[in-house]
Amino acid sequence: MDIRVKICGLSRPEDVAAAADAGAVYGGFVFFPKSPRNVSIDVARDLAVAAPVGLAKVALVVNADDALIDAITGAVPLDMLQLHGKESPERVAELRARTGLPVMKAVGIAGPEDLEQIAIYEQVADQILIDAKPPKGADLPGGNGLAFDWRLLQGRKYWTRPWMLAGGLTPDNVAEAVRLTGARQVDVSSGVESAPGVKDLDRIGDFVRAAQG
Ligand SMILES: O=C(O)c1ccccc1N[C@@H]1O[C@H](COP(=O)(O)O)[C@@H](O)[C@H]1O
Repeated sequence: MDIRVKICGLSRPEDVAAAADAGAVYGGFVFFPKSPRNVSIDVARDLAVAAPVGLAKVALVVNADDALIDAITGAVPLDMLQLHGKESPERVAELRARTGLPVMKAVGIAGPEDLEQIAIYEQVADQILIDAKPPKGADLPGGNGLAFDWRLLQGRKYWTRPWMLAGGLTPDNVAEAVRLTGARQVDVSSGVESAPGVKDLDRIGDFVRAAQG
């Protein structure tokens, strides 16, 4: 099946190579100091410059201010911005205009009421990332290895933008997640790691194969 995969939290050249070799379409760099996957702008630039054509480079930021956005986009060749904080629809539109990059807005899901946010952010974002809502008080708004009830997406109304499924996906459950939700794009971070922030190159390959059936 033609499922597009994003591997997030790449921090070493071998991570980028493993993602690209496995057939991932997107590679994510995390710019969030609290994350075990946080990379400096210098590291991200080197990884992005060396990334093979065909791997779209995504910068993940959380409630970033203009100075950080400008510093990242000025140094790192990017294909997309992933906004994973509490950015308002106005801020999403502003960053899209400011950077000239396509923007993917993360929406956290815990129950059916959260799905309403998707229609709101679809007005301003190029893609929607549908992730599990983090537990109260969590340090990270994503990358927690937590899944939501995928059946919530089964009764969905028509959405106009491309969307990506995330949250607690692993090589073992991604095929079932795709089957239940009808997702055509999936994103993983902690599910392909041997320890927080350390990508497991074999699991990256396992994940892409499992996602694509
Ligand atoms: O990966 C992180 O460290 C991270 C930090 C802050 C916000 C989002 C983060 N990751 C994104 O979260 C989801 C789900 O991750 P997981 O597979 O459950 O670990 C994914 O979209 C990552 O891009």
